[in-house]
This record gives sequence, C-alpha cells and structure tokens, in this order.
Amino acid sequence: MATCPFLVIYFWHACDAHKCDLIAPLNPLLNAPQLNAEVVLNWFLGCFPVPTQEGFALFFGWLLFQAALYTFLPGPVGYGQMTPAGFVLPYIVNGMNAWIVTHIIFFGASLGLGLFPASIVHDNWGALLVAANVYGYFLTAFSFVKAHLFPSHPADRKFSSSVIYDLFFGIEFNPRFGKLFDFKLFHNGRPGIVAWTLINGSFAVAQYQKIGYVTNSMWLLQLLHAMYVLDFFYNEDWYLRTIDICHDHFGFYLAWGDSVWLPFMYTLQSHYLVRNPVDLSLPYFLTVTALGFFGYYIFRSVNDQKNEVRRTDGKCLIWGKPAKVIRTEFLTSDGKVHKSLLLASGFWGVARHFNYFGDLCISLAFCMTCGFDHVLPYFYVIYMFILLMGRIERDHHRCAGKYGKYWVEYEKLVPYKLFPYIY
Ligand SMILES: NC(=O)C1=CN([C@@H]2O[C@H](COP(=O)(O)OP(=O)(O)OC[C@H]3O[C@@H](n4cnc5c(N)ncnc54)[C@H](OP(=O)(O)O)[C@@H]3O)[C@@H](O)[C@H]2O)C=CC1
Ligand SMILES: CC(C)=CCC[C@@H](C)[C@H]1CC[C@H]2C3=CC=C4C[C@@H](O)CC[C@]4(C)[C@H]3CC[C@]12C
Repeated sequence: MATCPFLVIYFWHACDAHKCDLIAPLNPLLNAPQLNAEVVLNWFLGCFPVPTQEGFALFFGWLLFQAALYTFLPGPVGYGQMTPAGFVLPYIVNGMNAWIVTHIIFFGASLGLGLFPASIVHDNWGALLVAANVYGYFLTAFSFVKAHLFPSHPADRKFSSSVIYDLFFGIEFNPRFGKLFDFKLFHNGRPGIVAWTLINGSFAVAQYQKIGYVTNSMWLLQLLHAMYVLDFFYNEDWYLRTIDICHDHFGFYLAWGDSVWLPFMYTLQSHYLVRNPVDLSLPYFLTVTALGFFGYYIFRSVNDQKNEVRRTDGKCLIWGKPAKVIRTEFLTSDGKVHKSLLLASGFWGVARHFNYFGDLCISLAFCMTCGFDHVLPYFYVIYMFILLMGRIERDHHRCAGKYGKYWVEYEKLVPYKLFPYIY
C-alpha cells in the first residue's frame, strides 16, 4: 500500500520527462559523482507530479458526474451471485448508457463546441494523478471505517487478525450507500473503465496536436481498447458473476486500484504513443489486429459459455452437444445448502481458465501496437500475466474449499489450468 503509488509515479515521470524510457529517470543517480541522501532525496522529489487546483477540480468533478450518472441513468436490474451470508443483491446495470453519455458530452463539448481542449486529460495528467491518489487513499480509509461503524451487510464482513490485511483486501463484501449505490461496481466501471477510452481519446488528440496526424498504431490501440471496454459494459450483467464482484472484498486493492491503477496503468500505451509515434507496416498492423480479435473471440466465448450454462441450469448446448456439467452442493455461513454447477465441456473442458488465455492474447495485442523499441508499453501484458496466474491460484483455493469433492472431480476431468499440455 505504501509503494504502489511510487510505481505509478515513476511510470508517469518516465513518460513525462523521458519519452517513456524506463531507465533514463535513473540517470541522475547513476551518473552522480557522489551518491548521498541529499542527491537521492532531490531526485525523488523531482520525480513527483505537481498538484494543481485544476487537477483536483477535474478529478472530483469527474467523480461526481459519474456518481450522478450511476444514480440517475436508467438501466436494467442485474443480480449478483449469492453472498456467503446468503444475500442476492440487485444492481442497476446502466454502464453502457453512462459510457455513451460521457463520451458524447466530453467530445461534443471539446471537439464539437470548442469549450475546452480535448487534450485536457493529457494536459493535466500529472495533477490528475495526485488527485486520484488522494481519493484512492481516502476511499480505502473510508471503507475501512465504514466496515467497522456502519456496514451495509454486517454478516458478509471478513475480518483477519491483521489491520494491514483488512485495509488492503477490505472487510466489507458489498459496501453500499443506500440500497443500490454499490462501491465495487461503481468504482470499477465508472471512474475506472469509462475513463479508459476517454483518456485514450484525449491522448490521441494530443498526438494529433503534436505531429499533425493520428498514427495507425494509435487508431488500432483505440479500437482494441474500445472493444474491451465496450464488451465490459455490454456484458455488465455478466461482470456481476466474476471474482471481483462475487468474491473480493472492498479495500485498497479495489479502492486505490480502480481510482489510480486502472486509469493510469491500463492506458500506458497511449501515453507512450504520444511521445513515440509509431507508424505500423500493413502486415504488422493486420497481425496485431488479428491477434486482438482472436483473443477477444476466446475471451468472450469462454465467458459466455459459463454464463449460458449457469443461466439455463445446464440445459443448453455447448459446441453443439448437451453441456457436460458437474452438479454441486455447497454450504453458506448460515448453514444452508445451495446448489451450483461446474461446466466441464466446451472451453471449460479445454482448461480451467481458458478465458485468461484469451485475455492474455488481447493484452499482448494492446502492447504490440507500440512496436518493440521500449519495454514500458509491455508493462500491461507482464502485469496481466502475473495478476492472472495469481488469480488462478487464489481461485483454485477458493473453489477447492467451496466445492470440495466436486472440485476434485472437475480437476480430474480438466487437468490444465490455463493452456492444455503447458500449464
Ligand atoms: N483486464 C483485467 O485487468 C482483468 C481481466 N479479467 C478478465 O475478467 C474475466 C472474469 O475473470 P474472473 O472473475 O477472474 O474469473 P471467471 O469469470 O473465470 O470466474 C471464476 C469463477 O467461476 C466459477 N467457475 C470456476 N470454474 C467453473 C466452471 N467450470 N463452470 C462454471 N463456473 C466455474 C467459480 O465461481 P463460483 O462457482 O463460486 O461462481 C470461479 O470462482 C476473465 O475473462 C478475465 O480474463 C480478470 C482479471 C483482470
Ligand atoms: C496493484 C493493484 C492495487 C491492483 C488493482 C487491480 C484492479 C484495479 C484490477 C484487478 C482485477 C481487474 C479487473 C478484473 C476483470 C475485469 C473484466 C474485464 O472485462 C474488464 C476489466 C476488469 C473489470 C478489470 C479491471 C481492473 C481490476 C479490477
């Protein structure tokens, strides 16, 4: 919790001052005639972005605007999975509407009406980083206090013996304001994922202002990122049944992660392309496009198969044949027995997390839009690999605990975790 922001700030500084070269920021230290505490401290302070009033106004204005859209825009009601304490919570899934309204207003007001430059996000990036960090830490602390003093669902809280652990992974499962303002869905989707394409767009405009055109690499990046983001909102109801919503509690990991990590680190390729415009050859362009769409096909098909089999209680066709399912029973903390099912055919018969393989292909395609000159744009795929491998282990332990003998049966039927015959 103490060091995460430094990594983000280091990446920001590398891009802002050294054209996204990850080694160059260290030169003042490597070349210092004498390395002492004063040199290190001056270097350290020199790497920090400067807070500005405009940065705070933009960030908190943005947050309030998204909160208003989340609260007031219409949308269908979706339901999460049953929580360990036995609640099935409703969610208003209006993310697609919020995405459309936000983009029309932002680009309409900037590019259409000229009320502010569309590069405003790029132009205030350092100051926004400060404001987002302030909010990320505030939200972590607030969620911790809320969990102790006024929890939304007391029976679904999880306490460990460590305050640090509780701060990091969270105590409350589904913290809410009122009945419907859900912290997890809001922070993930709105300041986090709606921002993703908006930030990209602003950086594309900055590239145009800088070199007079938008490179094909930047267009391709916009397309691939938009595909991923729009998929998320189109399938927002599906997201209610993923690990983040069904199993993770709300602490620093999601509070700071959604406020800072997601908008700042997931968009690194567009920051890179502003400083290092890349014109891709046609064969390379087509290869990266194909990789991105191939990955997306796998990612979405795997996720849809699970959704479909659970929606129809296993009475559906997977790859043209009746779904092969393991019917399971598990206990919730109130002592009640519940039923669920595990799909063991289709992509879920190929490997236990084949959706992650699709996601890794998409991630690689995002990074490859930047060519091979620097390592910084590849941060995303490296991070995703580490995150998803960790998630496979975490999920394995959770499912083994939840499903017991049924999970063992599934493991026997589907021995590979990520990719057949490899892992
Ligand atoms: N861009 C990013 O930063 C990230 C993207 N993602 C993507 O988000 C998507 C969701 O990922 P995630 O939530 O991690 O994982 P999944 O959507 O794969 O959900 C895992 C859960 O599904 C259930 N499950 C496991 N095996 C089966 C089975 N055989 N049949 C039916 N249900 C099963 C279990 O929950 P239960 O049975 O309890 O319901 C398990 O905990 C993925 O496509 C992933 O690639 C993920 C992480 C980061
Ligand atoms: C270092 C640190 C504190 C990391 C925080 C990580 C979170 C911001 C991410 C962890 C899991 C991520 C996501 C999971 C699944 C998703 C579905 C996909 O369709 C869109 C992206 C996402 C919502 C993604 C968003 C970031 C995380 C919550």
